[in-house]
Amino acid sequence: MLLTNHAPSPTAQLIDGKAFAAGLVAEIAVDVAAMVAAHGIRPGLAVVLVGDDPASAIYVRSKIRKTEAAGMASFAHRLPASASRQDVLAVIDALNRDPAVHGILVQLPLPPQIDATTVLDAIDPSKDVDGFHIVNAGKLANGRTDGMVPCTPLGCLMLLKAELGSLAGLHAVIIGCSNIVGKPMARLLLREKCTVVLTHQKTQDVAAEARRADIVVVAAGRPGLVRRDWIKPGATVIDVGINRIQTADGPKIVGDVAFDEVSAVAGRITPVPGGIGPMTIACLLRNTVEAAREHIGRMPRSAA
Ligand SMILES: Nc1nc2c(c(=O)[nH]1)N[C@@H](CN(C=O)c1ccc(C(=O)N[C@@H](CCC(=O)O)C(=O)O)cc1)CN2
Repeated sequence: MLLTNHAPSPTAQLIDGKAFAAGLVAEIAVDVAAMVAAHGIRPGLAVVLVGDDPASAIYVRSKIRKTEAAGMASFAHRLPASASRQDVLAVIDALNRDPAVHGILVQLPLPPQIDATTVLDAIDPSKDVDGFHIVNAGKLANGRTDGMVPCTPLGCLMLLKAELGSLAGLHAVIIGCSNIVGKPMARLLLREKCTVVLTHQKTQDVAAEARRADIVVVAAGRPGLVRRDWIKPGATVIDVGINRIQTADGPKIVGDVAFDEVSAVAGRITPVPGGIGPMTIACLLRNTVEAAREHIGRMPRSAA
């Protein structure tokens, strides 16, 4: 069940990412069981966590739990916040060589003394289930479909296609141009033949850009940034933001979209929590199964 009438909003239908992700994970578990039965190979995901960022620790625990629940193998590597770049590179080198590991993920952000680009580019691109390696980013930028695609934008795209069908010809505005979400999202929507506007901190009038959009994807890291008057009536709004704020009722997680007012004008909207977050982890499992499938494809016929 993907669409739910959402009581507080007179118009917008809620896009239930949590339910969609649960369905995806159930399908992945079936694929995993089939792979084990046919080839004796269990997809394996290695997660590398450096330091003690509390949110990262929660996400890593959730990734490990869901990986194992889908019948896959998980390998956790935890390094102290004082770890050096060489320490992290040594772990990645070992994981690159380990045949039981089909996917490697380095949880971001890394501590300030470690350059993320160097670390991400040390991962074997065929095991880069986050899709952040420059080879995979380059493939996506060139419209190639044979690379790994970053999990959050992939999750957004899956929901958009499930909701809207063909996206061809639609006007899409992306707010925030990070390497993790904004840029790969723009490339994926371009591949779907959307007209894409990618906004950033120096964009002169982001609200005016957003008002033209059939699809608005927001990944700015600013709670409540997108207001009712930014949205064309009936537009689809995808909120990627995850912000922890304090309210009179205690701590709360909110997105980058002022949900109550925007859902009164949008046609469809993702909630936070329960929207894109769960899709990120489901797509990580999906990418790991795909990496294992590719690995089987490269094995000599007698072994596969
Ligand atoms: N190596 C990576 N690092 C980071 C990524 C990533 O894709 N790869 N993305 C984010 C964090 N992230 C996954 O790592 C992530 C964030 C949020 C959720 C999620 O399910 N959120 C829930 C709410 C969770 C809560 O209560 O705290 C939701 O939205 O419903 C999943 C994954 C940065 N780092």
